[in-house]
Amino acid sequence: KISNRALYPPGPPTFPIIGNMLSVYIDLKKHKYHHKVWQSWSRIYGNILGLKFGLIRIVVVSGRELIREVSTREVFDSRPDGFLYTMRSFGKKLGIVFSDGPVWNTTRRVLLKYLKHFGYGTRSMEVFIAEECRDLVMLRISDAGTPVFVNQMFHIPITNILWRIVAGKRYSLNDKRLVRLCELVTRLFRLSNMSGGVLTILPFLRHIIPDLIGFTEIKSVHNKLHEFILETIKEHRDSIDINNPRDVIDAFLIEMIEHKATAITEEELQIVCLDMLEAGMETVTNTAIFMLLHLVRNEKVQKRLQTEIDNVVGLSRTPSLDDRPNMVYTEAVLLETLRISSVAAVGIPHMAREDARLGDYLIPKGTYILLAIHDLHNSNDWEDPDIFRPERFLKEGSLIQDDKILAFGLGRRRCIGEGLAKSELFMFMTHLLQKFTLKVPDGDPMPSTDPIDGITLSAKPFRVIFEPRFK
Ligand code: HEM
Repeated sequence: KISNRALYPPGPPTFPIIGNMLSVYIDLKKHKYHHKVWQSWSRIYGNILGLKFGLIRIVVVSGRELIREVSTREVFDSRPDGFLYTMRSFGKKLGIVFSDGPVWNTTRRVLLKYLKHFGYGTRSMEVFIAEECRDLVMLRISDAGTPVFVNQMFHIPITNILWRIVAGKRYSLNDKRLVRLCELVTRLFRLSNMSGGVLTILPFLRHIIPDLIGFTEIKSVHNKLHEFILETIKEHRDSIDINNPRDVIDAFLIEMIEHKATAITEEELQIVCLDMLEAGMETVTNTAIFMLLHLVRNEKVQKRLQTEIDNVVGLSRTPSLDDRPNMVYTEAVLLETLRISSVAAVGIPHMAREDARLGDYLIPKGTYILLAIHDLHNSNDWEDPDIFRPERFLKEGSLIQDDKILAFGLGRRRCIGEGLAKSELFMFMTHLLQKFTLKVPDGDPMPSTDPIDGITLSAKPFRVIFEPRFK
């Protein structure tokens, strides 16, 4: 039982109805990013920061121990039911990322089972990744020596890898429809942030100023994504052979046919597919782009990475996942990118399913909880936190398995894509750096490490020249 004396955590002064909204608006001008605003307030009010926005309560938790505690206590493993989170799933909590309770539990377990059955985490996954690396290297060979905007370059390869397992399909690197869909997901991620934004705090405003608060555009992006997914599911229905499931969608459809009462519904399947597209694409591509950005800014790091590739892999073959244990420097570059450019800056919000105590405070049922992951990775506990230095993860030639990096979360809600994401990042970087040296075009500014705010952080547009290392 929670003591009556436990209070909601402290935070900046609130105004009637809008709570802290005005303070966010003002401080965003100064700090530019939502996670920086939370960080500046946490320094004042403490590691358990209590905010209010109308009826919505948001608590921001900082520091490794508290992040670990929230991530591992069952009472905090629900997801918010605010408007922004549920408008993508017909106003309900469906799928994995934004569902909870028994629906989430079963769907997560069954999805993981099917993903594995169709190659997730196995050798066939590596074959899929290697094929995408090969195509991407070919594309860069075709435009080698000329400046290219890189920000979209991993979209289709990364989508293809997961989509082959989920929907048995891959698209060419210049498939117009998929290029457009990926752009839409990027746009969607920039239209809001993990605290849910105005649409969650004052959802009725969508009836009054729908364009101004982003509702019209967010809705239209969702509609297009749903259209694509529905079409894909229909194609599967039309050609299914229940004795020979081809991919995850087939497996779910067969379960629906055979166990109608207990299987997930078609709406749920739609959201599972949407979860895979959204969670699996933007996070990895943004991290990959930041990795390119840091390599192009840090010539010495790039050189050292190429030397490791040359020594371990050589030129006669392409890199494979078996090389990973022997390539500690590459692993350190990856960890340093996940640290310094933590794209999931505040994770995915959790929600208290009951009143609960955290530290000295009361976290009322229904409170959203953001985890200050970016802050954890860039605080002064690190030596020179603003400097990109992979060596910080190495000691006497070995990798320090640092549990200070919590980029993928912890506990029952932990990211299901960590293994895949790391394999993809390793493979794309080693395949590219084996063949090319990355340079900033003459006359272009050095790309900025300042991100663009959003659901995940992304890099500002920049160009790179892929210069062939060997003629
Ligand atoms: C660099 C890449 C990635 C990062 C940084 C990342 C980060 C995260 C984080 C922080 C969470 C929330 C954990 C929590 O709620 O405490 C999460 C959840 C999730 N991620 Fe990832 N992720 C990445 C790649 C992927 C990929 C490739 C997939 C596709 C399979 C994926 C699928 C998911 C799903 C489905 C969830 C929700 C899990 C749940 O709520 O039970 N992620 N991810």
